[in-house]
Amino acid sequence: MIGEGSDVTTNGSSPLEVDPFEVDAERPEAGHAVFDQERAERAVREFLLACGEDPDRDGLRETPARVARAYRELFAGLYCDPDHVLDRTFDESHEELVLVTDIPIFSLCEHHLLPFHGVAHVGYIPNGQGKVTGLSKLARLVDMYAKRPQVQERLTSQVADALNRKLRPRGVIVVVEAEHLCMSMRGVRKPGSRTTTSAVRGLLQSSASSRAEALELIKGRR
Ligand SMILES: Nc1nc2c(ncn2[C@@H]2O[C@H](COP(=O)(O)OP(=O)(O)OP(=O)(O)O)[C@@H](O)[C@H]2O)c(=O)[nH]1
Ligand SMILES: [Zn+2]
Repeated sequence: MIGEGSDVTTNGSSPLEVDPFEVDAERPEAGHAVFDQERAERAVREFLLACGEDPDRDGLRETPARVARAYRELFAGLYCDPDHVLDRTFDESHEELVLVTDIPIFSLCEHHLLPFHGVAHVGYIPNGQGKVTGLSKLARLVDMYAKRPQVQERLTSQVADALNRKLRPRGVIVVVEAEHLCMSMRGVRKPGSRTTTSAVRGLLQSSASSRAEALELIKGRR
């Protein structure tokens, strides 16, 4: 049995989009990165030229501005403090597993800036001292770490470490399953291959039976 008593499993829903400006306004002291729209536009225009394209032709005229806006959104996690998402906790004396599965993720691999996408499963065992977070915050946390230039291993452990740091839970488990388009549409060209990464902390690391039970719930979720 994971934690004390029976398991509690909650199925995940789509994560909400991060609004970097909303977070910025709340935490101007956080000192995180700022997106330079004009510089990004110039860089995209230069890149199109380097690729042998004509950025002034009709179809491409608006593209640098569009691409810059798109990447501002795709990298929204750079412009906010993910820990902030876990600031609000509920006074709930639950001491059993809380597991949100199938949180959709879209990230960009930092090697090729091509997408990797799939699902994340995030679980934790609260410490029973009022440190329970809202379920949507788990999905928001994943989103904030996904919306950066990433590698899948780091995304996985960053989510686990943030939960561990902020909630001081008895245990944490994060599993990410994703397809990397840099392996599908170019390079080794293996569409459909999926990479699974996991990060476990606390009881879910030290107790093989607790970990096995959490993994079983993730595996048999449908
Ligand atoms: N460990 C890890 N590797 C990744 C991730 N995303 C992409 N990669 C890998 O990063 C590696 C970069 O390898 P390099 O040899 O430097 O680059 P490359 O010549 O473009 O490599 P190929 O993709 O094999 O053509 C590739 O093996 C990718 O599959 C990730 O999230 N984690
Ligand atoms: Zn890549």
